[in-house]
Amino acid sequence: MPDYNQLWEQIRSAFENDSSMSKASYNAWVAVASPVSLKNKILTIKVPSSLHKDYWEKHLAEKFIEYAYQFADTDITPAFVIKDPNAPDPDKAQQAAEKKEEDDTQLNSRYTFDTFVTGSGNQMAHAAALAVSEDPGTLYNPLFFYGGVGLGKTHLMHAIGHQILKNNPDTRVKYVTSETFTNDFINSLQKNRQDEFHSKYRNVDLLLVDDVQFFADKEATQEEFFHTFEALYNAEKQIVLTSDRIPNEIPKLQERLVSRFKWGLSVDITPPNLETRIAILREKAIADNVDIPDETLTFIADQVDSNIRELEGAMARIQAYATLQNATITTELAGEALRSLSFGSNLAHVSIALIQSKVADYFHVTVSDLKGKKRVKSIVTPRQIAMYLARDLTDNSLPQIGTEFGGKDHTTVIHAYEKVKDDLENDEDLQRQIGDLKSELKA
Ligand SMILES: Nc1ncnc2c1ncn2[C@@H]1O[C@H](COP(=O)(O)OP(=O)(O)OP(=O)(O)O)[C@@H](O)[C@H]1O
Repeated sequence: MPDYNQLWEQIRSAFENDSSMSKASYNAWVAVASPVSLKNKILTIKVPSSLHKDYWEKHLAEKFIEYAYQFADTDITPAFVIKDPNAPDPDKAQQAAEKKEEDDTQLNSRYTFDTFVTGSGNQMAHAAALAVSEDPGTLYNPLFFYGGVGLGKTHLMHAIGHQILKNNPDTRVKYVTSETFTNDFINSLQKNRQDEFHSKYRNVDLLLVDDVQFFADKEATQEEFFHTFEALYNAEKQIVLTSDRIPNEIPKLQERLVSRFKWGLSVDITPPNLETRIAILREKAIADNVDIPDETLTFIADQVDSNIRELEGAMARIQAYATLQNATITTELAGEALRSLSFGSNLAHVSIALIQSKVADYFHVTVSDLKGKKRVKSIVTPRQIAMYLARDLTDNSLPQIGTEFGGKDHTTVIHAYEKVKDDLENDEDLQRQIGDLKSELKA
């Protein structure tokens, strides 16, 4: 196996000599990439932006694998990491300190209260997070954040960790996703190291567990988490949890965990309104040190109303586009960038209204039927399918979907989603119908 620099050099030069790739394209995508490491047959490549990462994954990865096979004589998988071109170069001491913090606690140094923009959708969650940071372990324990994807649950959870560490640097903070907790637990069983596992999770002052909905169905992990929870709670250690839904709606979550999750405070985060989205973009422009007119920020915030991760993605794309074009950012350029650089799925722009109209046509019912209350099967099934698609293809929260379906409760939406998802396993007619509808929605 060649070393990673050598292998990359061969691949890079193959791209350079590839007649199907223009010089401009080579310069834009390949020349700006550099190798980082080669481990377990994964060649990690550093690229300047998420735009580059998307492009590599969608358009160049296949060729990369072909070339790599020619030179290394084995399958090599590419992995892309983004180097932040605007990141300030902190001095070494600070870098080392941040690194240590991230190593020990797994906290992302960007996710602090300072960088968190508040608006009506997250005000309560923000206030609760601040309160817990000032008085951990007693006030709201556990603190439970729930809400749709990319709305800042993880960010707030990390902010609590940073703040508590700032107030008391000796605090032992641990952040994990529920998946990491599960994997750690399984490993400890396999290696007969349960004591080590217990001391890792029970000797902390603040435990942050992200995305606990993934505990659904995992009985043994739930059992273990229950004991971790009890140990920490009884010792008045703060626990913060996040999930995409409220505890009662996490399928197959033990009743005693559901009730414990509700002991403290549960707060939801809902999607940001236009003003908050603009404020978030403005903060980001300041942090990245780029000059963007207010009118352009409003334009971007208007285009992306789903979630904050998407909003940040759009902004990164526009910045990368401006860099590639060597142009300043204007509304016109932002519009171009969002149009020509939308590599994402073409389902990204699907709205609930569009889904309702396509589903109504497909099943020969009306949109009012879908939004209404009639319980006949010929309407109930299309209604549930439309709710399923709304949950699957859009970033709207459950309550929002409920509202769009004539003011239904979000539990009705969850029920519809779960039912269609279960039926899809075996029902071929349903699989075909959903397939047809998705292709229509893509068109
Ligand atoms: N209010 C906010 N102000 C500034 N940035 C925000 C805010 N909310 C979210 N973000 C940013 O949006 C991105 C997504 O947020 P985060 O990862 O916290 O979402 P999440 O709710 O945990 O999503 P998931 O359910 O996918 O885990 C992050 O980069 C975060 O910093």
